Amino acid sequence: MLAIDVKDLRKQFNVQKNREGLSGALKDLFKREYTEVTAVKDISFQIPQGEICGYIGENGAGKSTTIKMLTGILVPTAGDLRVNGYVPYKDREKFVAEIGVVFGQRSQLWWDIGVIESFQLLRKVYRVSEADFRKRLNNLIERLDLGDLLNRPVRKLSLGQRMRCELVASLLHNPSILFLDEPTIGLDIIVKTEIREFLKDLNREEGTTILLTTHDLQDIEALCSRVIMLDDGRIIYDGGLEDLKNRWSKGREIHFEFSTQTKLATLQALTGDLDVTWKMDNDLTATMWLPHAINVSDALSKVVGGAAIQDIKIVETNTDEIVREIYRSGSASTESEQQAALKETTVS
Ligand SMILES: Nc1ncnc2c1ncn2[C@@H]1O[C@H](COP(=O)(O)OP(=O)(O)OP(=O)(O)O)[C@@H](O)[C@H]1O
Repeated sequence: MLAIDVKDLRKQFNVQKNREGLSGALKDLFKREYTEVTAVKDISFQIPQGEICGYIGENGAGKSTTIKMLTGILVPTAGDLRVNGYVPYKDREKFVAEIGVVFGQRSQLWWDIGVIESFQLLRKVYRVSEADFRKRLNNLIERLDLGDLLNRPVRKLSLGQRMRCELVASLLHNPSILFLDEPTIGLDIIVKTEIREFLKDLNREEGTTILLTTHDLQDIEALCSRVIMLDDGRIIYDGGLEDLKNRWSKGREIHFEFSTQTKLATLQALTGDLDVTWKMDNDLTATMWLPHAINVSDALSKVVGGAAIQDIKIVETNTDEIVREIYRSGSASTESEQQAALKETTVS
């Protein structure tokens, strides 16, 4: 059985329009006007059990709306969805026992009571036996290093401490699917790394399926074998992150450090027959940009004979830049793929 199966899923909101000025406000009192916002536009995807899938997109792309439909909080306007075989908004009671949810911007813990008391309340909500609860809690406490925090009120916890508690709260009933909406937002790099490691172990040891939305692409790089990219409510990419990088990255940079002063003209002359671009940072350091079509070793061999190289560093295009570029263009198809598709439509 698939963990998540979504077909032509759509969500529209009716948003009330506010007319301008006093007369507008009076008119609104008697006759309200609405506009339709389509947050999710007929998307389809399937996630097998045990996968960690990243769900990314710019602000307002429709990520949270999708997660809310998948967790039964929102009812879709159209389309089919099944999570572990259940229709989330219909089979809510049975369904919630199988999923865990963490919304990074909202808490599921009670603010004024001790963390352990929140956990106890959740144990009752999910009807977990005391023995199972203790076993699972002890395991989670140890893995997330929460021992000292259990008796503190949630409002006294730091963001990183609270987020670790949120994760425990979402896993107390041993769900097979975990939905994480921005679980690392606002956290420092140490807590982010701890959370990523914890999620990786959870997935490996217990086979938990994870759907993760995030604006931090390092979460995706650290955790996800697959990424679904959303733009204005539509899926524009569904596949591996490496594949996306290979298709979109146009080239690499080689950073050179020289032991003697070197001139831009000298470097340009050395690589004159190659389609590379040079930039001098100062007299002793320069950067060469080369497209994928040119071998790094070919480019290096041209420079080695004519300049006193002290050190080099090869830098692949960074994922943030690639993804930013895709968001900007609104399509994950490369320029050549778009041109080929355009040719095909013109011919047919
Ligand atoms: N309850 C609602 N009523 C009206 N419009 C909504 C509602 N919830 C979301 N929207 C709209 O739907 C669109 C998608 O919003 P959504 O929160 O799903 O995006 P997102 O990708 O999660 O964005 P972010 O990264 O900023 O959290 C936006 O245009 C948003 O204004």
